[in-house]
Amino acid sequence: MLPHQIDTLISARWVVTVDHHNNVLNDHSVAISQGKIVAILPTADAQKAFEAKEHIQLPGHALMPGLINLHTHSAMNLLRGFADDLALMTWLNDHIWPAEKKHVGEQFVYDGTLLAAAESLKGGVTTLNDMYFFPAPTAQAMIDAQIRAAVSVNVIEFPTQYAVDADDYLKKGLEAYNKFGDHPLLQFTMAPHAPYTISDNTFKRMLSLAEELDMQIHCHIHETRAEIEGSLKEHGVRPLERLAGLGLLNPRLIAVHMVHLTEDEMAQLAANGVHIAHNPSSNMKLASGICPVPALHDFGINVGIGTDGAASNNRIDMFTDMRTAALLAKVGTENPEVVPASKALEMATICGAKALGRDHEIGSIEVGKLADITAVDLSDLVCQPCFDPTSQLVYVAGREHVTNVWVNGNRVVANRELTTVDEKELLAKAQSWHDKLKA
Ligand SMILES: CSC[C@H]1O[C@@H](n2cnc3c(O)ncnc32)[C@H](O)[C@@H]1O
Ligand SMILES: [Zn+2]
Repeated sequence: MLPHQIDTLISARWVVTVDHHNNVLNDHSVAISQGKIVAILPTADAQKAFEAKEHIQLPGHALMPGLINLHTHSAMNLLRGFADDLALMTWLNDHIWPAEKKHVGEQFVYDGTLLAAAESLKGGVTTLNDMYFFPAPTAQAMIDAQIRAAVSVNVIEFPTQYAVDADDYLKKGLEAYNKFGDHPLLQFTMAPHAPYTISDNTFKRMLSLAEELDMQIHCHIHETRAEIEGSLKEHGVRPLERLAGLGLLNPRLIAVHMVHLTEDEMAQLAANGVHIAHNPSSNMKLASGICPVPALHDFGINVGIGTDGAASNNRIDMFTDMRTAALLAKVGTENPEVVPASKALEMATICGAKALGRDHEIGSIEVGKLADITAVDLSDLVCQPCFDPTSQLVYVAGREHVTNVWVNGNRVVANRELTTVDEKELLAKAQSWHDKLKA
């Protein structure tokens, strides 16, 4: 039989599939055609079966599904290190919101998002779930970098340089959705900022728009104790109870942070199929508290991992947050058995895909899925000896070990170099924003 023509064949020492059985395959190859994974088979057979336009041989590497960053504010890469070592509301009220008011416009968002996309791709991330102002330049930057992204139709109910009120935010968000919604790398979410910045009426409107347009809802919830105390004072109930009353608790909701939760609230989240985006580094840096991930898992709740923005983390590094999620869960419960390496890797990949409603397409290396793949060099000295590649990916390797990345079958990182973004130009832009912000 003649060999099958395909676009790309990637041969690696291990393929860490993150499929339903968490299969780890030795000396296997992944065949890619028209952006999709068409076969996964032993390398010895692959070379006979396929004739590839490009055959990438990666001895000593593990292939893993591209990482999915389930919560970030990409353009805030330009505010990295702008205000450190503060509690959330002081950080937002006294530093971040005034700076955003002054500086955030279309060019800021395009440049900052491109910077975040470049950092993410080099770090093995293939999907970003973004929440920020100016979704049109956000979408354009994601497309230019060729990263997969969920872009936000966002609302925060105070005037900014982007919009004056909820009507204006929604009008502008929906314009961006109408312009970019069909792009194969993009999906859109409804993103009400948080219960303390969104009125009941706006929550209801955003829920009904999410249902009409079949979007997920992306919202910060229960991030700090102060948020809960504020809601009790203003509304007489905790934020989650208020959102439940408005009909928000359903499988569309990606609830970001969820640090402070009662057992009853966890049962309610589970019963309603709510997804959670856990942001361990941001929660630690802002001293918000510890999200009870092992308890959420016991309730059967789907938990993905996010970095949050570069102003509160300050690394958009999913390798660090995947490892931190595992370690924080262990120390928080004084139980080393919770969140083992395989679970942490699932959280950073397939669980994020599920939260975005995309687990049939992305989040694992399986035949029929889109080819979003990250190659990690485990032959490095610091990764020796390797008894278990999954353990090595979570506890040992870092983003510096990422050598090649594919999104939709396109090789966006080749031998550690970005193929879609000019790094020199990007560095110059970052420097020029730094100078403006400092002045
Ligand atoms: C509507 S655009 C997003 C808005 O959120 C702000 N933000 C960034 N990080 C956090 C966080 O951890 N909690 C709450 N809000 C956050 C960002 O600065 C934008 O104003
Ligand atoms: Zn956030």
